[in-house]
Amino acid sequence: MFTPTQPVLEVKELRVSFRIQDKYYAAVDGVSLTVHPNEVLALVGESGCGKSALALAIAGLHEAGRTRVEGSAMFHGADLLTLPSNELNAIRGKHIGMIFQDPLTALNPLMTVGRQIEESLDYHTKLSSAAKRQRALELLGRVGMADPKQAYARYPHELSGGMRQRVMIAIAIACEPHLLIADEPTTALDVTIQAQMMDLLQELQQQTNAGILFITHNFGLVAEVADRVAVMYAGEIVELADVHTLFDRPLHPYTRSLLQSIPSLHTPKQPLHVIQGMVPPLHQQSRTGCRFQPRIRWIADSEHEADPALREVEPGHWVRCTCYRHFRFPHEFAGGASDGAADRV
Ligand SMILES: Nc1ncnc2c1ncn2[C@@H]1O[C@H](COP(=O)(O)OP(=O)(O)OP(=O)(O)O)[C@@H](O)[C@H]1O
Repeated sequence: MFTPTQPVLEVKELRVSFRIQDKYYAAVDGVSLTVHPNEVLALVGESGCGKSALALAIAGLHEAGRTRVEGSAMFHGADLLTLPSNELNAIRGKHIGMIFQDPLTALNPLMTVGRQIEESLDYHTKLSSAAKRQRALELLGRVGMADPKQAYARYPHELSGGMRQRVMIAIAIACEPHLLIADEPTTALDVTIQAQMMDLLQELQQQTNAGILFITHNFGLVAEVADRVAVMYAGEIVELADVHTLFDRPLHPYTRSLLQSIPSLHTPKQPLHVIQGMVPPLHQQSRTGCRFQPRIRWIADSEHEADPALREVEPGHWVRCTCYRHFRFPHEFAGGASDGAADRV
């Protein structure tokens, strides 16, 4: 079933719309992306840009009735968006592991964490009871629980947020999945543990050749673990490139602003030239033209495309809308001095 050269996940024209009063609004609006075996694709963007809506759609976890999911998400020949729930359940948890932001809602409050890890093994493996217990203890050790036996017998509410997050990671990797969807997997953890967890995910990746869709706000982690980066704004991907290109030659104004918002140790006390504003609420988002236009009003309207497409401007480097060619931060105009960034293309 699994061929290493094929993408492990191929999402095409994914649209996720939520019903607000009587209308549907797309939080993910025509996103296409692929994740290859042994690859970490990072998905970044401000709060509200649609990252979690995308992850939940791929995992088939949206509430039916209030959410409409269109497009396709191929996982080794099967479209996850149309699979019957019994087939999806058989894949999810075994071949697809998921780690979400909020472990309390993902874990069962009435079951010890050891049993919860065993339950995922129950469903997806034929291990004996003793072997499952052994595997659960081993996983609790691998995710950094100081006393796996003690942790095994705890209920989720008896653990700290960081420990619950580690339990969720243990469940996600229990069956050595081929695809891991990790939505802010380390946000609740302190910095040292974050690094340990990322090491653990990378170790798992080396063992199993898994592809990882890694959703995060943390550009430090992106630089450390990602192979490619997709930048999302208002439901669309606005830039996609390998991690080195994205950090060295960001093109889209939004990407440049996100990268500018990381304080640098090398140039302390410099003002951070970030673009003001935020992702508008769904019902206020413009569905035509460049969605970033309202936040860069100083760029002439004529510099934007009427119907911006994501275009490959150099091999493997994709950008949406021509406005990036004309973009400068206001301070670059004001002083007459440009760092050249806007002239790169
Ligand atoms: N169940 C829902 N019903 C209505 N609107 C929703 C629902 N879930 C998310 N939204 C809206 O969809 C948009 C995208 O939300 P989403 O949670 O995917 O963003 P995000 O990029 O993951 O943000 P964060 O980084 O804060 O998790 C937001 O405007 C959000 O308010």
